[in-house]
Amino acid sequence: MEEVGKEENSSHFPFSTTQITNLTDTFFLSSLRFDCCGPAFQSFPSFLAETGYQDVTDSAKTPFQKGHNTDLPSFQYLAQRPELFNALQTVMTAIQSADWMTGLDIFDRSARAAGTTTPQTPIKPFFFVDVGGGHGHQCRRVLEKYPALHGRLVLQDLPEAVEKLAPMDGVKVMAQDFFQKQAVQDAQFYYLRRIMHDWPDASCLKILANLSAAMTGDSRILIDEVVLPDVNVPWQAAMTDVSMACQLAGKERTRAQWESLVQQSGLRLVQIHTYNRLLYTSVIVLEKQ
Ligand SMILES: C[S@@+](CC[C@H](N)C(=O)[O-])C[C@H]1O[C@@H](n2cnc3c(N)ncnc32)[C@H](O)[C@@H]1O
Repeated sequence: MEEVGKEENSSHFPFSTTQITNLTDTFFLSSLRFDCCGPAFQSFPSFLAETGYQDVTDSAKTPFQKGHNTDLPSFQYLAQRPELFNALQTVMTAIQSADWMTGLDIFDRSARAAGTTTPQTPIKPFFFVDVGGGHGHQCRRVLEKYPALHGRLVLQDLPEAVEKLAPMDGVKVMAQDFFQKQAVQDAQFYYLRRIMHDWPDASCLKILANLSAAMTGDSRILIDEVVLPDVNVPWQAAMTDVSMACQLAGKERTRAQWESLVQQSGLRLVQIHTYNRLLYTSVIVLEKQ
């Protein structure tokens, strides 16, 4: 496995508020923090006491369910509450970033090559599928950098996230549950940003299995997340780790935890491209064995 990390900068952390610069986004961030995350955090101490201070590993049994008095897994609960779900999507859109593409040669080379084909004569039917891509902000960033990919991108998310979106020029928008069979077969890249840290390992393996079944030999999965060292993690990552456990039974993963997860998935780890060495934000590239 090759390790690449060319970019070193101190730009934002995924869940920092440094990109929340206007009042509308501030309102949505507050709503997300107070109305969505707040009840879960308030229940966290009693939840831990009741469960014997164990790791939170079941998406349907977290402080979120206790705080919101529901049996529904968090995303199902949010999807039924447009004001909270919209707050989540608005905050995710506000903290979009194109940093991950910088120095990722495997993506750059393929994007340039795909840009020389047409939708009628493609190398692959679709170049880039943003799996769980929210309102499409990352697809927009890819198109900004590679305009020739117009028409070759797909945005997928839950129906509640995408069905009322305005059409996106150059991007096919579709409802897709990533726990179900993947509708787009044989794409060049399946991109997952801040998806895996929302889920415990067993759920991540199901997501990867569905993508693996859709891939051919030169398809790749790109996981855009933090890849932490065993010690001395940035405080932001530690806070996100606690937050993911509390809301979703998710977690931030160390390099060893990613390697173990990928090994269990049956996929091959091709490369870890660390694009921010202070925050450990990285793209993990996977292919079929
Ligand atoms: C933390 S957000 C990340 C959004 C986006 N990838 C980003 O980085 O900004 C998680 C996303 O996963 C979506 N999601 C949750 N469960 C899903 C499922 N079963 N199938 C597809 N998308 C799902 C949510 O609607 C949300 O847009």
